[in-house]
Amino acid sequence: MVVLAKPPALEHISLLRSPEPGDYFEGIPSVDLAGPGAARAVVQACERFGFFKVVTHSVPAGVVDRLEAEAVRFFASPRAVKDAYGHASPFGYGNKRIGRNGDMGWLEYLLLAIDHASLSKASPAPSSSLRDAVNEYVGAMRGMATTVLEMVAEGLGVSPRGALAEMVTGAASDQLLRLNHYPPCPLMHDLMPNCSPTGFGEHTDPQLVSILHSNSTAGLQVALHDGGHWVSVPPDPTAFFVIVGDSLQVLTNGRLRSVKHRVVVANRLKSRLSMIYFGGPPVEQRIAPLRELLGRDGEHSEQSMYEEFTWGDYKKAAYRTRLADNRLAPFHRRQPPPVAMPQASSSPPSP
Ligand SMILES: C=C1C[C@]23C[C@@]1(O)CC[C@H]2[C@@]12CC[C@H](O)[C@@](C)(C(=O)O1)[C@H]2[C@@H]3C(=O)O
Ligand SMILES: O=C(O)CCC(=O)C(=O)O
Ligand SMILES: [Fe+2]
Repeated sequence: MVVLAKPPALEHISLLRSPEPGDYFEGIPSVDLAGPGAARAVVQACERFGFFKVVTHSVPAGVVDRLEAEAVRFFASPRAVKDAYGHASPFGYGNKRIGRNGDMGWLEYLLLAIDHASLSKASPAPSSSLRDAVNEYVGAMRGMATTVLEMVAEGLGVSPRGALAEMVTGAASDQLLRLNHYPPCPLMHDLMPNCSPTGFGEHTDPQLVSILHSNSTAGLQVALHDGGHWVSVPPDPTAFFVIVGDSLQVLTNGRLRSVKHRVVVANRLKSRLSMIYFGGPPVEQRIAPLRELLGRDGEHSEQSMYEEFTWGDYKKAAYRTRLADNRLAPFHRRQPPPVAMPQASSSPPSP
């Protein structure tokens, strides 16, 4: 019997079944954010998939291309140069290790903190041109996050329309930008053609929304809410993908659900490059279902499905978990809170 060993560099990285060429899922909703009925389409897509594609947006191609070129340049620099911006704890350059709790993936990345509208001093920028490109890109992503969250509010009948958007764009909001580079792994594909390294293991994003852009190399997969099957997302460098995060799930009392996603490194020759903006609220922000979504439901008032917490509480707990953990589980209410009963009256009921 021949036992095939993984190449040493892959020893701690789990393998996934390589997607077949026909595995692309064609059912991912596309939304034109400027089109008629956009708010309803956004809510429907978020309810059904927790994920959708933004087409015909107003982000200039130059803004995306500039940051992509800066990212390519940075990832092509010598390892010692990149390590000078490491070890992603919490911000900076990271290689294979994701987070602090033992997760590994076949990627390298830059994780950057954003203060209000620009790169934070907590994230050293490898160059001033990368800093400029990040600031320009983040400006465009904040605009798109605002539009998406205003549409979620509008589609759900929440007012003011900016109630959700201001959580991610206010001065104290907690935003991140992540540049991920997944190099190809030809040796692995030669050894085990049906298996591919995990690029980024399955997880949900903790924030309200994430906005993802990638080059034309496939790899992103999402788990369908309906049945949990993993499907491959056809890449589209002209579009953006919106991912519902855990916090938006709680704010909508589970009406919108965060989506599990992961990356598989299946292309034998081409790198995947992705850029993801994460829109999180201020640390002190209370994360609890919006009042309008706890309205009266027939005779019974709808109860929150979650214990109350702040984004700071959630982040602290989340960053102690492994990627694949269900980070919301500890915050699920086990018992509905006591319902205020009408006062018992000693007088007979009136006719
Ligand atoms: C394993 C981890 C990496 C992560 C922090 C965590 O402990 C659990 C959540 C992970 C995640 C997923 C979405 C984003 O990529 C990220 C930056 C985030 O906010 O939560 C990562 C965290 C990370 O890479 O540090
Ligand atoms: O790189 C990708 O395409 C997805 C990465 C991701 O999900 C993340 O960084 O949270
Ligand atoms: Fe993610």
